[in-house]
Amino acid sequence: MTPPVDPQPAAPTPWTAPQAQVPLNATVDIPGSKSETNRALVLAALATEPSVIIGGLDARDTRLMRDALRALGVAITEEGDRWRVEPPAEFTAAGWIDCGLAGTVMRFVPPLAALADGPTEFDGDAAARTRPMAGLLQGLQAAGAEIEDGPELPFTIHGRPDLPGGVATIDARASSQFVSGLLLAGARMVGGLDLRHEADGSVPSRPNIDMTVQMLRDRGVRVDDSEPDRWVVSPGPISGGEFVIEPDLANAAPFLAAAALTGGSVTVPRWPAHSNQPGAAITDLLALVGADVSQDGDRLTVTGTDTIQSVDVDLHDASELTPVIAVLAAFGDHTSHLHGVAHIRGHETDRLAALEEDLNGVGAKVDQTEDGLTIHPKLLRSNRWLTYADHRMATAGALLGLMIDDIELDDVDCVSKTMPGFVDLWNGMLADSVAHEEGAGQA
Ligand SMILES: O=C(O)C1=C[C@@H](OP(=O)(O)O)[C@@H](O)[C@H](O)C1
Ligand SMILES: C=C(OP(=O)(O)O)C(=O)O
Repeated sequence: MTPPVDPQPAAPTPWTAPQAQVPLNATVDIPGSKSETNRALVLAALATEPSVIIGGLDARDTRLMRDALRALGVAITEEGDRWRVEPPAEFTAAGWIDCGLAGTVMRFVPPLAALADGPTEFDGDAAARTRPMAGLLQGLQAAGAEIEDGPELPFTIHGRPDLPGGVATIDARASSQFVSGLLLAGARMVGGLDLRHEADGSVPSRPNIDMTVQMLRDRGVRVDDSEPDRWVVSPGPISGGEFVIEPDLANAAPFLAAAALTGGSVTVPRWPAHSNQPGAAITDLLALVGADVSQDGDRLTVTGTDTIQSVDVDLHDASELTPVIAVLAAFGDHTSHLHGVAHIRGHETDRLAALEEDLNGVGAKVDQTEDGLTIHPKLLRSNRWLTYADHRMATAGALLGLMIDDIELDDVDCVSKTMPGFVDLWNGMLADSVAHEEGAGQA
């Protein structure tokens, strides 16, 4: 089947990040988690009965996921923030699936296509074609799928509803999503899946794998993860039900970091008591830079002090937070070292190169190391901030712009990947802070 011709990319939307005129004082309601939403959709598609997903994230990555699942025969009806998902008895081969730049689509949907009777071709944005896929395809082949082309996008999966499964040994150093994608579909394979990671180095973003395992167990699937680097999923039915999605804690990070940076205070409601989102680590990281972090029921508040302390941190498990932490480090009192994140060279863009380039452009002195960044804070100045189609580069640029005049992002629209309402939320946070200051002045 011929893929639809990719439309001309829309003209980039430049955006000058607003400076904070007063210390921040605001409450920001953060939309649902991308990682949980796309797992909930995939599991609902694999289930034996309908599901309702409440509070799912409505953004490009989750729209691409919904479109992909519909192409495989899943019925999804959206009524406000309640999405009803009706799984088909068997997936239909989809013809062609657009992954955009979404790691969760390119790594979680091919295992579903491997259960369909026929071929499905996968492709995505130009930048998606450089993202690593080999570990996932290695696992699917071991489970019995036939794959044409690859090892990056584009490739075609020739599926079969009686996919054998069994033992699959992969190298998942490049992305935890290889493990998650295979585990999500494992219970639907005839023999289940005995997945092993074998390589000279560890799997990044472990909390995301814990999230996968927990969400499978919540739906009645047996998963044994008692041995390191081995996950055994028993074959069996996946149940449906009603599932509520947590706010996206990685997307909360720039808002909370804004409080730390401006010496203000930002509250995020609905903060989960326990979460497998790697973004949950933002509270410990902000405490490390010297901010005060407190929780009142489910309301999490970060209050900044007058310095940002330098850090020496391993972000292997929470690499999504690297751009925000790198920007904070550029304001630190000494040199900071971020490490454990070699794999983020394969994220939406090469994030180590992008952060080095952009932060040096505003006057910091930043060097890439083999697995991270060394950041020497300097007096910063205005400059263009290139986003490289990466939502986290955009939100990190906005954070920097709170403190430096005239930081112009070349294209802010890339936030639509996981937070299309970002600019409104950011401006709202600033406007509420000004209103609070004026109210305090009059009292
Ligand atoms: O499974 C997931 O939902 C994710 C896993 C992580 O990917 P990597 O393991 O490739 O870092 C994370 O960075 C990404 O934003 C979301
Ligand atoms: C790495 C990320 O995304 P993806 O799900 O596309 O891998 C991210 O959101 O930081």
